[in-house]
Amino acid sequence: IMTGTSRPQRMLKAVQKNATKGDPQSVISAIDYYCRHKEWAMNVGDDKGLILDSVLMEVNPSTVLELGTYCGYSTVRIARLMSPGSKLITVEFNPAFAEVARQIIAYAGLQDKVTLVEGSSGDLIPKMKERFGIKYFDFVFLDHWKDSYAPDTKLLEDCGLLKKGTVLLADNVICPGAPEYLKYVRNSPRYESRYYKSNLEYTKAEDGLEKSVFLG
Ligand SMILES: Nc1ncnc2c1ncn2[C@@H]1O[C@H](Cn2cc(CNC(=O)c3cc([N+](=O)[O-])cc(O)c3O)nn2)[C@@H](O)[C@H]1O
Ligand SMILES: [Mg+2]
Repeated sequence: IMTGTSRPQRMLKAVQKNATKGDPQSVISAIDYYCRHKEWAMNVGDDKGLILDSVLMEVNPSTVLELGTYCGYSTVRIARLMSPGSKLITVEFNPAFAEVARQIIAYAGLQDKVTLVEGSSGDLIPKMKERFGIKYFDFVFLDHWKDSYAPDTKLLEDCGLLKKGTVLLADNVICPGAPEYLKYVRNSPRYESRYYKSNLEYTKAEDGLEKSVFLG
């Protein structure tokens, strides 16, 4: 039998204890403090989070897709910077993680901007237009299984969900690494790619984000 709490549940407790309801920045700080000082977790984190913030603000997207919600840390980071009326759809495969993420997103007061969908990205991407009335995504954050980055990017192209100028931002291209994805976006004439060097969340190890602009 599964007893006790999970890491995501302990992270949620830390948010409820240390953050202020309705204040996204305090939720982000509470998670970063917990994961740096108490228990590591695979959030994009504060170092890479600053790069995510700046790329996101540059794009100022109306529609965002996030693949791999986990506990909702990057969902909160992204949604807190999005303009009124803009929409973030986040896809999460694991129901236990999705349940924690919903509570963290709600604690931050961002539930009106965010639609969390449970299921596999491969199944859900082809349903985005019909189920959510999405024409295109302006911004895509990839942070799910690393070997799903490349196939899911091709799927987004095939489903006509990318337009000229859509920005893809991929986490962990160094650690754990997404070699197939890097090869794809760096060699394809349909993308303009750039690597942002940083650290693996809460550690001194190298990691980075790859920003790829779809050229149409
Ligand atoms: N195809 C998929 N569709 C929907 N959700 C998915 C899919 N693949 C994974 N997920 C979900 O993403 C969440 C988080 N996740 C992310 C990964 C892949 N990311 C990592 O493994 C990772 C690993 C490290 N690390 O090991 O240092 C650091 C990071 O920043 C990472 O993102 N695996 N689960 C999980 O809840 C999982 O159900
Ligand atoms: Mg990651």
